[in-house]
Amino acid sequence: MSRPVQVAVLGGGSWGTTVATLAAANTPTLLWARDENTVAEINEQHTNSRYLEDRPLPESLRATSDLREAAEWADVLVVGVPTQAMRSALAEAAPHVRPWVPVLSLAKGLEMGTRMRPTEVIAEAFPGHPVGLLAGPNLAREVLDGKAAAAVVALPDAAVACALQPLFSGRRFRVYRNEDLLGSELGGVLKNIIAIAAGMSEGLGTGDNTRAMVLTRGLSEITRLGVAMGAQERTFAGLTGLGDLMATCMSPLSRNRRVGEELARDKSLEQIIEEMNQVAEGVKTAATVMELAREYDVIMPIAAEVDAVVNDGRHPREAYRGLLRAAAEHEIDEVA
Ligand SMILES: NC(=O)C1=CN([C@@H]2O[C@H](COP(=O)(O)OP(=O)(O)OC[C@H]3O[C@@H](n4cnc5c(N)ncnc54)[C@H](O)[C@@H]3O)[C@@H](O)[C@H]2O)C=CC1
Ligand SMILES: O=C(CO)COP(=O)(O)O
Repeated sequence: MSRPVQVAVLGGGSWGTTVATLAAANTPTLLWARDENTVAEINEQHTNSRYLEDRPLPESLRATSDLREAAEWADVLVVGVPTQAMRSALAEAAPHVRPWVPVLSLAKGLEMGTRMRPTEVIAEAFPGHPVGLLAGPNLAREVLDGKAAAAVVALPDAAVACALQPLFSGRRFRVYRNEDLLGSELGGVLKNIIAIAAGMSEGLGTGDNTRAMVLTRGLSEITRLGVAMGAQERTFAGLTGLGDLMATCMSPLSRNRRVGEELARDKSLEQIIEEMNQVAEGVKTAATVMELAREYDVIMPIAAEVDAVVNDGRHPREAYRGLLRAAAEHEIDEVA
């Protein structure tokens, strides 16, 4: 009799732990975290209080601080470390992962310097492996609390995606699939920049109309860049596009939105990051997105203002004034 599929998740932060919890309900799952105290707490008390307060984790979920053990154990590998830390963790894990193992990314940033998407970084570390991602509107705390949500396994090979879907699905967690990996990944990356802008509007005390404007025009920017880079336009109307954009721009649980909100309330970026003690991928991705916008000759006024706030010290109030001064072109022609 064949044994069940073993899932290894790298990254013991809020989302890595939550995805490991989803998988542990279906199949044996091992979570790698670099912090030994976190590992001991997950194994002995079944909580990860640093990232997820006192939410209970399943007793069947085992954690390890031994990266090699997790790598050797994996029939399916899930990468939940933040984008900028991914390359070094993967270099250490790769020699111990079996050749055919599918690798799924959870990350929503772009690597600084190389401008690579997380799945491109993974494909470089794991040549020949099926590589994809699990993404969607998935605020970790809500998923762990069992509030209904949906995600997408995006992978060019539909047969592999079909095999992976049930590993993460639950009664209140629906997992769809999509072969447009590029579009699905860019949706998650780019919404973080727009969420910072949405947070800024929140912090400035603007209204729901403003929020809707930022979200809708933000979706136009995301779609324009994504399509120019070769993604399918309709992917951006799906869970990894509009869906994730809505959740992140609207929820007080979003770290990216919180960054924008606190910047608008005159807190420094350094202080916000220090106090948050969690990753807000949009901060380090904004400049790279603007490099891509220039390379692909795509107009991204909201992303440009966010980049100016995050990297050049412009005040959010000024950024909003800048946006309102920009010429309003034809709404739809601009997107094509
Ligand atoms: N939290 C959420 O609701 C969601 C997060 N994501 C994405 O998942 C990725 C991970 O995010 P979170 O788990 O939320 O982050 P987090 O800030 O909660 O935790 C990050 C984890 O990565 C670890 N880490 C940091 N640097 C590392 C290194 N050099 N080597 C090994 N481990 C390292 C930290 O120790 C921590 O365990 C991000 O790209 C994020 O955008 C995606 C969907 C939902
Ligand atoms: O990606 C997320 C929800 O899908 C989480 O967003 P934040 O990283 O802004 O918290």
